[in-house]
Amino acid sequence: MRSGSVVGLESSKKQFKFDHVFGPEGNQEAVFAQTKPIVSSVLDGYNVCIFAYGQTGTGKTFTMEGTPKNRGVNFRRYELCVSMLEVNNEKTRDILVDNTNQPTKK
Ligand SMILES: Nc1ncnc2c1ncn2[C@@H]1O[C@H](COP(=O)(O)OP(=O)(O)OP(=O)(O)O)[C@@H](O)[C@H]1O
Repeated sequence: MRSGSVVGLESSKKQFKFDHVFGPEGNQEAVFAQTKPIVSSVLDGYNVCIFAYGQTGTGKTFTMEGTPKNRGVNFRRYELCVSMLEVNNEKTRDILVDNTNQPTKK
């Protein structure tokens, strides 16, 4: 996850800080658990970007997309559903549908 480098002026050693490191036992659920608060902050009005970075073949696509049986971050995020209905003279109309003749979505 996020890293910041501290380079010692008199040494070639580099230190990196990470918010979290996943071990070999880390799975899709564990990765999502770490990203969940970031995703939730969208609802508080923050702009969020989650991206995978690394050498080819290291699992970026697997982590973000996953497989149908083992979904990654992109598929575990929240799904927001919004509906807007107008109720007028005991008639209900879906105002998100352009065609007014179309029946109300359920
Ligand atoms: N945590 C994991 N568990 C099981 N299989 C994994 C895991 N991570 C990666 N793999 C498998 O390793 C292979 C390479 O992973 P992936 O395609 O996600 O890498 P990538 O970083 O997206 O590569 P590229 O940069 O070339 O697109 C895939 O077959 C993927 O299913």
